[in-house]
Amino acid sequence: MDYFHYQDDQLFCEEVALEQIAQAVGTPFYCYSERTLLHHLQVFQQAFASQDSLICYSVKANSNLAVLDALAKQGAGFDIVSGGELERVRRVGCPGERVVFSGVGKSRAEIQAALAYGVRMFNVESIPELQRIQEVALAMDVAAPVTLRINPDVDPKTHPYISTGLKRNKFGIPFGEAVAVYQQAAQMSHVQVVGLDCHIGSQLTQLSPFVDALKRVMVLIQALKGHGIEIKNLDLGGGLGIPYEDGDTPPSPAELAAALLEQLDGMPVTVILEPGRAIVGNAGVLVTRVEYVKKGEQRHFVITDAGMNDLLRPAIYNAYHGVIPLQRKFDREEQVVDVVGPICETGDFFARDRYLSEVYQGELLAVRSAGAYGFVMSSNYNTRPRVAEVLVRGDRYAVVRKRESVAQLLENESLFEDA
Ligand SMILES: Cc1ncc(COP(=O)(O)O)c(C=O)c1O
Ligand SMILES: N[C@@H](CCCC[NH3+])C(=O)O
Repeated sequence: MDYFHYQDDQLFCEEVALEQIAQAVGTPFYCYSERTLLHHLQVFQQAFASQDSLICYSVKANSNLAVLDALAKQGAGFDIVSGGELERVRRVGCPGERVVFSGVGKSRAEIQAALAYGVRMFNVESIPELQRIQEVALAMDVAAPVTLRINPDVDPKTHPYISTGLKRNKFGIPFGEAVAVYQQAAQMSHVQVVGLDCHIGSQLTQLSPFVDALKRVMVLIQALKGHGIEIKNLDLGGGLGIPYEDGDTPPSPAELAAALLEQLDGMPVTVILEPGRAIVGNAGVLVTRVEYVKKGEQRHFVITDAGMNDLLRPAIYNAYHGVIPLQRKFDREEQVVDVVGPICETGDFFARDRYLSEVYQGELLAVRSAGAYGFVMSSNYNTRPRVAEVLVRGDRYAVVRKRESVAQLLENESLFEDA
């Protein structure tokens, strides 16, 4: 469910016409609906309300401070993966007990900063990481709360680039080694085992992989109990998919909760979820202007002022994103077109072989479902400044990240000079 809709054939975000924002802000820009993302958070929170639970929004999906601030104010916790993301959650004042720290490559400095912040737990992915956490905690004379991220070897049935819970993936501790690693952790002087973590991939569109993974880790939890190791926090990761195309019907948060809670059957643990995409994905669009319409020999190209540097997902995952006009016109014919950007790469496209009602130079389009892994994955490729981000709240909007300038982009570069 989102709050983008047509009113008098004009595309609105909540109560603001996107065209109005485009005129004031210029294109391209990302536009997020606060009402949508808060609604999605609330749906998650309510779905898991019958169990002691905490929804830790996965910051990597969209880390804009205004987005985080809105979610934090509604009680979200956060799943972070870097010192930079820790700084973001600090800026929005989220207490440490609502922050979990994931990721396979935590540096010493990041571990130190997270311990100083008092994060709820480190989701640990390897023995060397566990040893490093022990060393840093010892030096700081604090106890580091840890969970082990278990790789359950379950096929999440998603794009291979975003599957994380298979044996061949770099993530997590192999299921068969888990008890031994837990025993090792339990003996460390400055490590405190507080739970278990499992995240198997992103854009999951079926419930069964979630349930299969949970079944496996529940067996492990029982085994650990036998060794005197108690699991208080059970972090089941993120990964719930969203509809990108009409007709996509991924499970809802309520269905996910029902399936997981049924399995758990009242097990006395705090359940943590780390949804990213399901909160923000359909809360955002990328608005872009048509620079040219080019009739090639075989195809018609609609060339936009946004490119793959602004939204990478089609280029790297061949991901589908809907493309719709800001002004709907019913007298136009449908055409098969490629919607492409200005970058010098053939992979620079938003849509291929897509039926779109005819568009003309200067008109505005919205690339849908761009709220997650959109701006955060953008780059300056082709020396293109990163675009603005706008947040809509009811009948108001604010630019919550300014468009970069070329001057800003070049600020940190210099010619070779002897130090
Ligand atoms: C550990 C972890 N947690 C949470 C997420 C968020 O995933 P999603 O945006 O699919 O909910 C990811 C990304 O896949 C992740 O790697
Ligand atoms: N970046 C990916 C998802 C990766 C999830 C992060 N672990 C996407 O756009 O779909």
